[in-house]
Amino acid sequence: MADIITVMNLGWRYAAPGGGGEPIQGLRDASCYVQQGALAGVIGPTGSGKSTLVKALAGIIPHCTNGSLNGYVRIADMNVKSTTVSDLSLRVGYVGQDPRAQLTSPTVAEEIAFPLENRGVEPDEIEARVDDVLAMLHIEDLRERDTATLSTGEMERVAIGAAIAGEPDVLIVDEPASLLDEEGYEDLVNVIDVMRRRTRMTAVLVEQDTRFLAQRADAVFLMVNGEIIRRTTADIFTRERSLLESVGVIVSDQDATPLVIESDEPDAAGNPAVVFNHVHARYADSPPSEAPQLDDVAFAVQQGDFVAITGGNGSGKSTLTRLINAELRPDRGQIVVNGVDVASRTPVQMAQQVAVVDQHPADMFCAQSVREEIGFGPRALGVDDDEVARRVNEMVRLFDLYDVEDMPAGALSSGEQRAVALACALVMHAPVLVLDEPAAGLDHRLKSRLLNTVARMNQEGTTVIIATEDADLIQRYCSHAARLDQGRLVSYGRVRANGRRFLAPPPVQGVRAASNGKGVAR
Ligand SMILES: Nc1ncnc2c1ncn2[C@@H]1O[C@H](COP(=O)(O)OP(=O)(O)OP(=O)(O)O)[C@@H](O)[C@H]1O
Ligand SMILES: Nc1ncnc2c1ncn2[C@@H]1O[C@H](COP(=O)(O)OP(=O)(O)OP(=O)(O)O)[C@@H](O)[C@H]1O
Repeated sequence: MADIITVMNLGWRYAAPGGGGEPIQGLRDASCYVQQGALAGVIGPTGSGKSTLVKALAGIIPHCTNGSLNGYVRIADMNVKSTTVSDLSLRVGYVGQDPRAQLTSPTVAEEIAFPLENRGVEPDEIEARVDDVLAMLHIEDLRERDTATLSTGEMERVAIGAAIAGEPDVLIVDEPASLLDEEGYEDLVNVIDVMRRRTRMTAVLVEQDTRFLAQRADAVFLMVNGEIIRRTTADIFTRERSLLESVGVIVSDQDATPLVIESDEPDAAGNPAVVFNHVHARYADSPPSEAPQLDDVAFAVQQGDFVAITGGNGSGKSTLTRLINAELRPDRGQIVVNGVDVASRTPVQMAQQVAVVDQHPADMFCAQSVREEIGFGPRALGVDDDEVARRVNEMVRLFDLYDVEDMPAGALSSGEQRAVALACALVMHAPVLVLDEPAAGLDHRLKSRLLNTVARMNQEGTTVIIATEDADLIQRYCSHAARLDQGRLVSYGRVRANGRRFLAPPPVQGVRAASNGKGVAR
């Protein structure tokens, strides 16, 4: 079968951020081929060049990014460098790691119709194809929604819908598993199967979670440090497991054990850190005819608990986390943090009590370098310079940010940006830590470092609330879980540990020892 993608001796250097300093190597001498109709996977640790490679396939590199290119990429008969982005977009459907950046139309239906209009498809056929795409991705109910007001997973589904609507020759999706819930991922897999049968579409997926690629990929490219170090098949997941683990790629061949949440009697004598008291929330632009985004949510997180907020895409997880630091106000009910009614506080006032990392870390960056970014919060709270420097050093070591500590955080890979955002929260030493999908897009090594550190802080007394759909993570680390479904709390209680135990690292010298006594460490 003919190759549809040819990458030949491709090198890419990002222009130095801000115009000064050395350019940053994104790719070195990368070569690979993908046959028409194949499913190819790109894997590798955080910052290894995966996104850079697929951006070069979609033409974002070199057309929309500053830097210098060697070698070439061909898609079918087109040389990417000499083809315009708009011509490429007719043949290549691309979904990057931040779907928000891609959605430009006012409504979901218009977003999906746009590539069809570009191809000059007749209006009646556009209607039918939009309906088909919405049905394949099970997002018919989002049809008339404003694209800017969707949850992150909903945005990802719409971006995938827009990418496939025009029946591209090649579909590229960068880390879908980090944003889609299980059903959403199944829908994506199904769409890829249908399109491969219908039009012999080729699919390229960048993934940290390799479960699907291990079962189905025809070609696998392993990247390390900007190079493709293996061009192989799904055999790599059995034959070269130790190599993959040594570079930080998760090799998981079993499905996660289903999460069991045991119903708990409310602890009347407990010492609550965060109380959700019959909370209702509705976004200002949500029509009154629709159900509220949070509907009578009531539970209490005790001090020292490690709580997961779980549920599918759009169930209200991020909305709930945004209430804790007053970023969002409930329209009814009350949130109490360490005895203080959040209604009486601003987000800035809440910063001493609660450190929050949301799903879009890049939004919060404002400093010139990673070091300044991490030190910004403690400095604003009046922590002295020596202590700020000590804490920043600890975070740089923890997340292995030595190579990028002097770069602006905005110029890092998505996983590196997430690591910086998490460092900015951990460095605050707040009594309550709230993390929205913290491990999404981190490689195996960074994910376990992060979670082991958070578990250690939890043993030292920090209350942790983490929005995630990762059942394995919840069973390993969390003491309790709250499950949301369409804005309603459907269960809250202890997590059954399924016999797995988290091995806690020894407490850091001079820091208060474990005090919650709840057996959170599993
Ligand atoms: N600004 C907004 N205006 C109107 N509706 C919104 C807004 N933001 C979110 N929603 C809706 O609120 C609901 C809950 O969204 P939320 O982001 O809390 O879900 P989530 O569980 O975090 O989802 P995901 O897993 O996709 O991140 C969704 O139906 C979403 O479409
Ligand atoms: N816009 C940019 N400007 C400068 N350097 C960049 C830019 N984007 C990425 N880089 C650098 O290029 C390297 C590769 O980044 P890339 O985003 O391709 O990695 P990745 O493997 O996709 O990582 P992740 O899993 O974290 O998404 C990283 O070291 C990163 O810091």
